[in-house]
Amino acid sequence: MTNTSVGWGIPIGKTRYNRTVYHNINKIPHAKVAGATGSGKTEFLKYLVTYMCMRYSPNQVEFIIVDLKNGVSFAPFKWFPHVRGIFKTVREAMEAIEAAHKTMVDRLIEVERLRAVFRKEPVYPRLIVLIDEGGELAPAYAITEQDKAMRKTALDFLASVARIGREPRVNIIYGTQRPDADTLPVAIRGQLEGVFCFRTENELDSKIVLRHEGAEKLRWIPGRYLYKSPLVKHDIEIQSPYVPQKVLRRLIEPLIPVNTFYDIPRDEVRFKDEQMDPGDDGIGLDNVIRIGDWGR
Ligand SMILES: Nc1ncnc2c1ncn2[C@@H]1O[C@H](COP(=O)(O)OP(=O)(O)OP(=O)(O)O)[C@@H](O)[C@H]1O
Repeated sequence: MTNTSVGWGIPIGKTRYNRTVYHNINKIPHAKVAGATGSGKTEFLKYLVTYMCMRYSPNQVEFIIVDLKNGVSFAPFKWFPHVRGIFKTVREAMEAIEAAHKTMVDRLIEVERLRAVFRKEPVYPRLIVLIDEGGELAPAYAITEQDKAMRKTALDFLASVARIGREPRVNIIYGTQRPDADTLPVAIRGQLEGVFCFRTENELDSKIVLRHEGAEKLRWIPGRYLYKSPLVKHDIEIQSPYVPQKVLRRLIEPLIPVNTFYDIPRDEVRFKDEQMDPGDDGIGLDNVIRIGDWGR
């Protein structure tokens, strides 16, 4: 189920020495993005989706976006053909995560069937379940028993994807202000090996995310974060990319069908192939995104 022909190094920002750092989503399939309110998590998540939608075709990457801040941040992203849907409530989130889990199981069954008869396996699109403010799924915040059960189910499916999603290429990118035991069960947290830790409220939060202090001392510049991965020896301080609103508009507006004033079911949307052609090299960091100042 591997795909060697496509590069999976995603540029994730620059160091103070202006060096671009890459995160290899093939090697480190699951990640968490954490940090205090206003530290730049959502802008970073939006950048990741934009970058991948421009660089890869929908046959290579698909997204399930769980935007528990009411779908506001990611609203225009529904026009990317890579995006299966944007899910805004706990119930929708549970159903979407269950669907991702089903995709994973179906792929595993198919691969097992093909391997048994020495047949070539298909290269599945990487399916990324991106969750913004995952803390909203915490069972502790449930109002009713039914609500609590839905949250637990969502987290159970997520835990299963975290454990066995690597080979069938179902990935998790989990954004939250504070991934403590209440909001993110340890079984999931331990599998989210890529860590993007923006400035935290305090030392304790830094320890929860990074297993050491330090993120509370980052300069208060939105988009500044510490990157931790099993592939790098030490955490790297990075300034994240972001996609300015007018650039996002330039990229997405051509994808919106003419005369769209209200919600149109995705099935009715038609795209011209060339609109999504990212070119041979995909988009360059410097063409589309901006990196904030390092400050002094
Ligand atoms: N990389 C960046 N460079 C420059 N400005 C940024 C960057 N990232 C975020 N910002 C600015 O900071 C503001 C807050 O960022 P964002 O909404 O991403 O924070 P957040 O961590 O998701 O907060 P919350 O948890 O409250 O949703 C943005 O509206 C934007 O103006």
